[in-house]
Amino acid sequence: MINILIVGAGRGGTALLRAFRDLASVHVVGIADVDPNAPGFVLARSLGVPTGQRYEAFFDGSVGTVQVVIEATGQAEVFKEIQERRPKGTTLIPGAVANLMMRLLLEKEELIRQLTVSRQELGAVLNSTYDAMIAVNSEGVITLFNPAAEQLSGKVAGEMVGRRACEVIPNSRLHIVLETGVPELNQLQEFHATTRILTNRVPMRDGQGNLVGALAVFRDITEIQKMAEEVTDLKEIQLLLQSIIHSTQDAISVVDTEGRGILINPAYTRLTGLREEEVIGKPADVDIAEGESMHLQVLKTRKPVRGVPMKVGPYRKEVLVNVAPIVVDGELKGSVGIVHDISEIENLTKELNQAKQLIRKLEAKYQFEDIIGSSNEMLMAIEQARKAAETPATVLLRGESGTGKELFAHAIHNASERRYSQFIRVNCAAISESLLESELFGYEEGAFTGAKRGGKKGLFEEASGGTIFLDEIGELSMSMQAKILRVLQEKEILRVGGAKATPVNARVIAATNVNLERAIQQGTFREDLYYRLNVLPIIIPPLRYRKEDIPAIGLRLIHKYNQEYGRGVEQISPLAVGKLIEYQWPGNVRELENAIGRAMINMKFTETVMEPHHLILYGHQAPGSGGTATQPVAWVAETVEDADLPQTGELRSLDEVVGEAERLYITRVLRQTNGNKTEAAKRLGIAVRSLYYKLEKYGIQS
Ligand SMILES: Nc1ncnc2c1ncn2[C@@H]1O[C@H](COP(=O)(O)OP(=O)(O)OP(=O)(O)O)[C@@H](O)[C@H]1O
Repeated sequence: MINILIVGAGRGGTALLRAFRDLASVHVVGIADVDPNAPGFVLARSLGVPTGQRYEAFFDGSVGTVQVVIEATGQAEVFKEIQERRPKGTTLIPGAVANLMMRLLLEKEELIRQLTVSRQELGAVLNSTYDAMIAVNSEGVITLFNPAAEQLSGKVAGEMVGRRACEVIPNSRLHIVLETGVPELNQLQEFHATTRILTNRVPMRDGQGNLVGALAVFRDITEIQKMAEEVTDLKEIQLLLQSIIHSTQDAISVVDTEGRGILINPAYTRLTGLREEEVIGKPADVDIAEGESMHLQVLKTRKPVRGVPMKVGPYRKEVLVNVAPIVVDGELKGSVGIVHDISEIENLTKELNQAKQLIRKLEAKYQFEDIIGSSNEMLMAIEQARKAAETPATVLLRGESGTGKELFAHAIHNASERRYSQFIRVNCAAISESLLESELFGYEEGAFTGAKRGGKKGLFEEASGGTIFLDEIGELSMSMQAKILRVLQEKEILRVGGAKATPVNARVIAATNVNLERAIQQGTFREDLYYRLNVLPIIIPPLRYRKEDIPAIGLRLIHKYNQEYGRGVEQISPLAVGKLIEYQWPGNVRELENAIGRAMINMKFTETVMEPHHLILYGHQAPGSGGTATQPVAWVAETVEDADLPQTGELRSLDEVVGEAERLYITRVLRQTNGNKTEAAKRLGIAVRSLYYKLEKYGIQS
């Protein structure tokens, strides 16, 4: 602080006094002038600065030791006088110089003030920032080590400032930045394995570009990274929820605590016809159906409401509504409603039932109208079958292979009360005995290796309420016959591996081409089962006994194949009809079917009338017989030709020769039956199972 005396209270002195008032480094001890009316006196008095008419009065030290005297009168004689009389050690300067000094001082003080403020601000920033900061000067000596740096490094600023960074914190790399002058930006650093640090190191330069130090800023981004990951997770969850809400078929609506709509999904709009602009932000005072909004009820009671049936939307669709309060940390936040459209389910159930019925219908695809025949024998069989359809009794269909037994079974089922339930056909000859048992009666879990978990229903159970068609029943083994008898008697089945009987209500239609009476005599068919089956026997005569049916069946078949093959055959010529009637039809209607089918393939596209040369018949023609045969004709086909046999010179064993003959003959019969094994077995007089065995033995492809 400099003690100043201003001499001269005129304009110059007054201006200095006013300026010095604001300078901290200057103390004005007084102002003196010979003129007591000068304006400086007035200002001095208002500022409390001592005044005097003569300057000498201030040199006695009463108001402080004067160090500098400013001569502000601008009079040379006054300057000279003061120069002579001033005490030793005081400095005398003219007013003009003082003015300049005053300006410089003012500027300096302002700069200092600003610097102080900046320093304080910087200090506050450095102390409060979470970023650790370390600075070094051009010597590499630490000049700044803020509290965050202390926390991160575990070192105290007092011990660090003043020491060389390369010695105490070499991994700060500040000495390297200082050396190279190249900044190192956004460097990732692992710290204590758990902390991730992002570092920026920059060189510091003065106004001239000289390197004056370096600064390192370390930012702990562990938390930020965690938060970023959490935000990413949250975003994913949000997107997931959004897509669930948007894609679900259930209509969703959410309201806030006031009952104002805050969310609906597209299904809601589809179901209710209400769009977002009609719902979002709008009060839910009326519900999508009539009455008070269920959202409001739930907000009032805070209790969920479940499964309320309603009819909503322009189409009055049947829905079930569930509404629940949304409570977060014990606080009610709103309510969410889910509207489940059950009209769809009802429609689907209906469609499913229709489809099921259709499938069942398809399973039993023929009706009585599909049975062609006006012969007395056929009319009688149809009449019996129609009657049988009206009762639940067991039916036994008897007739040679291909006579239409299965056709009759379908027709009976479809004309019976059971027509909307299952029709299941089982070919008793085609399946091995053990498999047949589990197929027919089902099995319990663990009944045998490979048994399904939870067991399996048998066909009798499947057909419960419907019809089970046991084809080729004459081929059953004695033990299976006993089991079938039990079902017919007790109306219950025992699953394989099971101990408890299950009641079944399946109507049995059995079919056979075996002479059961002879089989009983031979001991291969149970008499008691025969009586159980023979409640309503229907005998379907072979085609050769009802040749008058041939033209009508032939035409029906032509019609069928026209549709299948896209042909336009219209009739069978009288000569061709004659050829058909002449033939004995050992394979019955099935063989006729094949013959007509083959003939149509032989016909040109332009031909519309079937002629004899189109018909290729494999079996024997009944010599000379043109009409109806009255006696059953044994239809054993050709014998092995002599030429087929190996020559004796080849010295083959009898077994080999017999085997070869067997192979040839089976192949030929199969060709005649168009690969129909049941029919082939019949012609060969062996069981179908034996035929399968022989086919395998001789490697015959069928
Ligand atoms: N009267 C008929 N009218 C029209 N088509 C018939 C007639 N009889 C049989 N068919 C047809 O002949 C073919 C053989 O009939 P189906 O399979 O019912 O005979 P099947 O006696 O059960 O033979 P198999 O004993 O070999 O099982 C079937 O395509 C059937 O539609």
